[in-house]
Amino acid sequence: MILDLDIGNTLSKWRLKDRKSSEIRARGAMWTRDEWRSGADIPDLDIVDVIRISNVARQDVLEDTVRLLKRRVDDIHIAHSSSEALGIRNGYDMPERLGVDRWLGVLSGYQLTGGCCTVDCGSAITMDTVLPGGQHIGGYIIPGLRLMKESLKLGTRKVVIDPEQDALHALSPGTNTVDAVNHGVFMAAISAINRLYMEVCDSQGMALPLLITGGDAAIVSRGLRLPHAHWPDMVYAGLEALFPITSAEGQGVLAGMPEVVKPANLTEMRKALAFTRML
Ligand SMILES: Nc1ncnc2c1ncn2[C@@H]1O[C@H](COP(=O)(O)OP(=O)(O)O)[C@@H](O)[C@H]1O
Ligand SMILES: CC(C)(COP(=O)(O)O)[C@@H](O)C(=O)NCCC(=O)O
Ligand SMILES: [K+]
Repeated sequence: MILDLDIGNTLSKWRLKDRKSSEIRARGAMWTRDEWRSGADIPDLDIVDVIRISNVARQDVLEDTVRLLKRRVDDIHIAHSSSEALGIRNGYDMPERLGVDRWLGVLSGYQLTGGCCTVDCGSAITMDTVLPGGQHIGGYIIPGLRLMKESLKLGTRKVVIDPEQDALHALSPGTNTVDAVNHGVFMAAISAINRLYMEVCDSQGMALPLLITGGDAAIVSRGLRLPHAHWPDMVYAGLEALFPITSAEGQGVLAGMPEVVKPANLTEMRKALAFTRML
């Protein structure tokens, strides 16, 4: 069994993948700050023979995790951002500084689309762009939904934006503190993604497919009016592309690949931008 680990600033996500059938056998998550202890939502290491890791938490979190895993499993692959991989050139001035979750998203996004914008809605919301031909041009980082709410210190931290709520309702003016904060933060995230995406398409002169992932992707997806595809396993897919193990992975078939969604029309996007720039 393959253990894939995606250690984010908030949550450490894991999944077990069958080497032979390529099926995902189990999934779980724990708070990144928490210690691994039996009884918690951790994988059964006795059935694991190879591990792939993406980490954006502190270096000592990774070191502790690897030390623990090494007791049971020898074969551990840790992903790093590099100046070039799989035909993609990293656009950062210092390529190794690009968050590896962003890099992995770019690698898998490019495999799927041949050029796209990737958005990861986690602790931070990040957007990256890779052009047809493989040039990554850099991206944007803004606070995620949770961080935006926490920064207000209005005691709404634990009140989640209801994922079942009608997205249009979640954009309406709030008539109490919780709704005012939740709807405001939601609107801020959606508007920023819309704007950044359209600006990038405008400046590059092409409508790029838009892919979205991360813990808050489902709710953000419901509010985004732009055509896009939701790919929950996008970071894991980057691990598959970088360290292929199963025969399917070797052939470029990545877990949970969504249908590519045709992007919005560039002329229409330019009209929308022209309108907002007039204001
Ligand atoms: N079951 C859950 N537990 C905790 N957070 C969740 C859960 N489902 C969605 N979320 C949201 O997802 C965010 C974490 O997303 P994630 O992509 O895992 O972040 P990171 O990679 O930064 O750790 C949380 O801040 C929260 O808003
Ligand atoms: C921007 C991030 C904090 C996002 O992490 P996440 O929200 O997924 O936990 C992470 O990709 C990171 O630490 N990046 C390093 C800085 C950079 O990418 O420029
Ligand atoms: K993120």
